[in-house]
Amino acid sequence: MFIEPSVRRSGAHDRKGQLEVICGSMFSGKTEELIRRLNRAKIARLKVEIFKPKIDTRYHEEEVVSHNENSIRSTPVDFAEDILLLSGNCDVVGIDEVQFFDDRIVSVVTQLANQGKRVIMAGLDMDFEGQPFEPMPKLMAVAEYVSKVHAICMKCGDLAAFSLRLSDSKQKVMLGEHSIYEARCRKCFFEDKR
Ligand SMILES: Nc1ncnc2c1ncn2[C@@H]1O[C@H](COP(=O)(O)OP(=O)(O)O)[C@@H](O)[C@H]1O
Ligand SMILES: Cc1cn([C@H]2C[C@H](O)[C@@H](COP(=O)(O)O)O2)c(=O)[nH]c1=O
Ligand SMILES: [Zn+2]
Repeated sequence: MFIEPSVRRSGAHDRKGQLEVICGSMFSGKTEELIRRLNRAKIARLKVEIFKPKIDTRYHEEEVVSHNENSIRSTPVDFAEDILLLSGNCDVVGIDEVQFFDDRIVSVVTQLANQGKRVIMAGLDMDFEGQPFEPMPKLMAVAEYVSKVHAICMKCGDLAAFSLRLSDSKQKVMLGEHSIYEARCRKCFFEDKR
C-alpha cells in the first residue's frame, strides 16, 4: 500500500506540489487506489477536484467508478488543458484513465504541481499489445511517486501486469471490461495474444 508522504503537505500550509502515478493493467486496482487517496485527502479537509477524459463513459458520465463499484464524483473533460482551467484553487487533483489524454497532459500536470497542487493520476501503462501506452511513460518519468499495482491472471492465478484483448480488433482505443479484456501474467499473455 502507498503511504502518503504527508496527506496535508500540499495543502494550504505548505504549497509544495507533487505528482503521483498509479499504473498497472486492467483490473489491477488503479481506480480503487485513486479513490482511496482522494477520500483520505477529503478527510484531511483538503479541496479535491477529480477529472476523467470524456471518452471514458463506460460506467457513468460524471463518476469515476472502479470494477468493484466504488465511485467518486468527477468532471469529464475533452482536453488536458480543461483540467488547468477547472481545477481553480483546489489542493488535490485526481485524474483517472490518464492514458487517454495526449502528450499535453504532461505540461498540464507539471503546471498544477508547480502551483503547489498534489496531482494523483491513474492509468494503464501498457496497451493490449503489451506496448507502453503513451503518455504514461512520460508521466512516470516526471512524477515524484510511481506505484505499480497488479491484477490476478485469469488463466493461472499469478500476478498479472498485462491486459489481454479477447477480440481481434487492432484499434488502440477500445473501451470495455470483462467481456473484452482479461488480466494476464507475462507467460499467459504471450501464449494467448492474437
Ligand atoms: N483479474 C482480476 N484481478 C484482480 N481484481 C479483479 C480482477 N477482475 C476483477 N477484479 C476486481 O476489480 C477490482 C479493481 O478494480 P479497479 O480499481 O477499477 O481496477 P483498474 O482501475 O486497475 O481497472 C478488484 O478489487 C476486484 O474486485
Ligand atoms: C488494454 C487496453 C484497454 N483499453 C480500454 C479498456 C478500458 O475501457 C480502459 C481501461 O480501463 P481500466 O480502468 O484500466 O480497467 O481502456 C483500450 O482502449 N486499449 C487498450 O489497449
Ligand atoms: Zn498466468
